[in-house]
Amino acid sequence: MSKLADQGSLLPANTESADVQAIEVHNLKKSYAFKPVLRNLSLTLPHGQRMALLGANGTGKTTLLRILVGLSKAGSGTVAINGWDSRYALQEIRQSIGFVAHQPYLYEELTVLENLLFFGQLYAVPRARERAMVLLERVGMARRVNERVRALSRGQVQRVAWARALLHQPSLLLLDEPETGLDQDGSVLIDTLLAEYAAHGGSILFTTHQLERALALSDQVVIINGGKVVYQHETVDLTLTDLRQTYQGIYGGKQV
Ligand SMILES: Nc1ncnc2c1ncn2[C@@H]1O[C@H](COP(=O)(O)OP(=O)(O)OP(=O)(O)O)[C@@H](O)[C@H]1O
Repeated sequence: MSKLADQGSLLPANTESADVQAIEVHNLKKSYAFKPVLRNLSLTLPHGQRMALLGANGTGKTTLLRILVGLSKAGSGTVAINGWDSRYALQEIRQSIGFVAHQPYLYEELTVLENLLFFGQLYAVPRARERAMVLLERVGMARRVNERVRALSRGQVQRVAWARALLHQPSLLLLDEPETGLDQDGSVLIDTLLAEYAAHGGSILFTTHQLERALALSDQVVIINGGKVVYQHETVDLTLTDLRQTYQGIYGGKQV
C-alpha cells in the first residue's frame, strides 16, 4: 500500500480480531435523578457488522452511545468494546472508537486544522497533519482548514466532526443521527464513507429516525423501548413495510 493510500485509509490495517465482539453490553442500567432510562439493556454487535438503533425520542439511544464511548457512566451492567472491559480499559476503548454525535466535540476558537492536530496529538496519530489534510479533502473541507470552527455553518462543522472521528483510524464507529445538519451532498458523502468503512471490515452502530436509512445502511436493526431491546432483526430479509409495521406496533403509530 502506498504511503498516501495508507494515510487515507479509514481503518487500521490490523483491525480487531474477528472472534471478539465489537460491542458486548449486558444488563445495562442507567437512571437520571432516579428516573430509569436504560433497564437491563443487552446488545451484541459482531465485529465487522453494521447495526441501526431505532427508538422514539427520549428512549435512551444517545445515553447508550455516551456510555459506550465512556462519556457517561452506567448505573450497573457491563460494557466491552473489542473485548476491552469499560471498567478497566477506557483509554483503549476511546482509541478504538470514532464518535459522531449531536455535539461536534470541536473547539470553536481553534481552526479546523488546529482541531484535528489537537486530536491527532491526543490519539498519537502518526503523521497527523498529512492524515488530517487527506480526511478534510474527503469531507469537502480542504479549503476551510484555516478558518475557526465558530465561523463554520452547522453542516460544515458536522463534516469536520466526521474527519475528527476518523482521524485515528478507529475500528468501531458510533454515530448518533449522523445525517443531522448535512445537505444532500453531505448525506451522499457520509453514505460513501460508511460503505467504504464497512467494506474494509469496520463495525458501525448508528441511530436514526429514518427507517429507510436504517434498512439501507445496516446488517441488522434494533428497536429499543422501555429502556431495553424489544426487537432485533437482520436486514437481509426485512422489508421497509415490515419494519414500519413493527415500529408502529411498538410505538402505537407514533411518528418516526
Ligand atoms: N444529562 C441528563 N440529565 C437528565 N436527564 C437526561 C440527561 N440526558 C438524557 N436525559 C433523559 O434521558 C432520556 C433519554 O435521553 P436520550 O438523549 O438518551 O434519548 P434519545 O433516544 O437519544 O432521544 P432522541 O431520539 O430525541 O435523540 C430522556 O428522557 C432525557 O430527558
